[in-house]
Amino acid sequence: MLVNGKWSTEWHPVQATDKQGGFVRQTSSFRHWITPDGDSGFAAEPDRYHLYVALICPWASRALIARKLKGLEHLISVSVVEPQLYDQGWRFGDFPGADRDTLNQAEYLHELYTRADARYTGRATVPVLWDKKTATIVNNESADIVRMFNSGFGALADNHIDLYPHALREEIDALNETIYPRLNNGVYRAGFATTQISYQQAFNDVFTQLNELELLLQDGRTFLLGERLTEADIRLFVTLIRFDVAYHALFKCNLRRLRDYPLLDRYLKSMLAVSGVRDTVSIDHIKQGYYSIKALNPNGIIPAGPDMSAYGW
Ligand SMILES: N[C@@H](CCC(=O)N[C@@H](CS)C(=O)NCC(=O)O)C(=O)O
Repeated sequence: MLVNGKWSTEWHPVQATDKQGGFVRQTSSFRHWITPDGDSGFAAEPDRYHLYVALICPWASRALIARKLKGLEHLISVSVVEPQLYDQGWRFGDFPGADRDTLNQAEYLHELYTRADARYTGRATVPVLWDKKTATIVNNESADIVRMFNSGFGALADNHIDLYPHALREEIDALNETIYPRLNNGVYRAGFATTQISYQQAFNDVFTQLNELELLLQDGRTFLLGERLTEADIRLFVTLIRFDVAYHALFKCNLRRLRDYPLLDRYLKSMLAVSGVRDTVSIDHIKQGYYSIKALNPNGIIPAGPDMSAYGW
C-alpha cells in the first residue's frame, strides 16, 4: 500500500482484520462527483473520463456494467489491469484481456494514486474513475460511480434505463443494506477470516442471504424489484457470477453452489441475457485473479473447473 505517497513493502495483499480475525475493507478516499452542469468541478463531458478496472474485482465490475447499461461506452474509456496482485499491487500488462496504460503510461495502478495525491496513504484499489482534464482521481468508490453513471451524465447518457428510480429507492437501499454486508462482502469475510468464529459468522450470513433471495424470487419476478433492472441487480450479479468459480471453493462458501438454487440460477441467466452484461465478465480473469491470492492458495494452482457451459462459457 501507499504511505505518504511512497509504496510500502510492508503491505499485505489481504486487507485489514479486526480483533476477532474478521476481514475489514478499506473505505474509499476520493469522493468527487460528476454532474451534468459541472457545479461540482467535474462536468459531464465526452472523452473526459477514464475508468480503470480489474475484471476479477466485483466492485470494479459494478462500474463497468453501469457504464454499459447507461450507454456511456463511447464517452468513458476503460483500461483493464492484469488479474493478479503483484508485490506493487495492480499492474498493467499483456495478460490476455488486460491493457497497457496508454493514457497515463503507468506500470502500476498505485502510480495514479500518487499522481492524484502525492502524499496519498492507503491501498491502491480498483475501480478508479480518472479525470483526463485535471489529471486526478474523481472517485474510487464503486457505489458512487454506479450512481454517477446513472444520473451524472444527464442527456449524454442513455436514459431509457434508470438504475436508481425515485419510486424504488427505499427498496433498493434496503436490499443493499443486507446484500452488501452478508453477501458481497460476506464471501470475502468468509474467505479471509483468520479465526473459526469469524469464518462461521460470515458463512452463515452468506447462506442466510442466498436463502432469502431464493424466497424473494419465488413469485416469478425477473429482477430483484420486479421487471425493471436496478442497481440492486448489478450489485447482486457481480457476486453471483463469481460464486461457483471462486467463492465456493477458495473462500470456503461451500454449503451449496449457486447453481443448486433453482431461482437464483435462473436469475443469473436472466442477468447474463441483458445486453452488455456478459461482455463485462471474464471467467478467466476471475479464476486467475482469485486463485493467485498467495495467502489462500500458496502454490497458485488454477482449478480446471467448474463447468460453466450452462452459463454459456
Ligand atoms: N470500496 C471500494 C472497494 C474496492 C476494492 O476493495 N477493490 C479491491 C479489488 S476487488 C482492490 O483493488 N484491492 C487491492 C488492495 O486492496 O490492495 C469500491 O467498492 O469501489
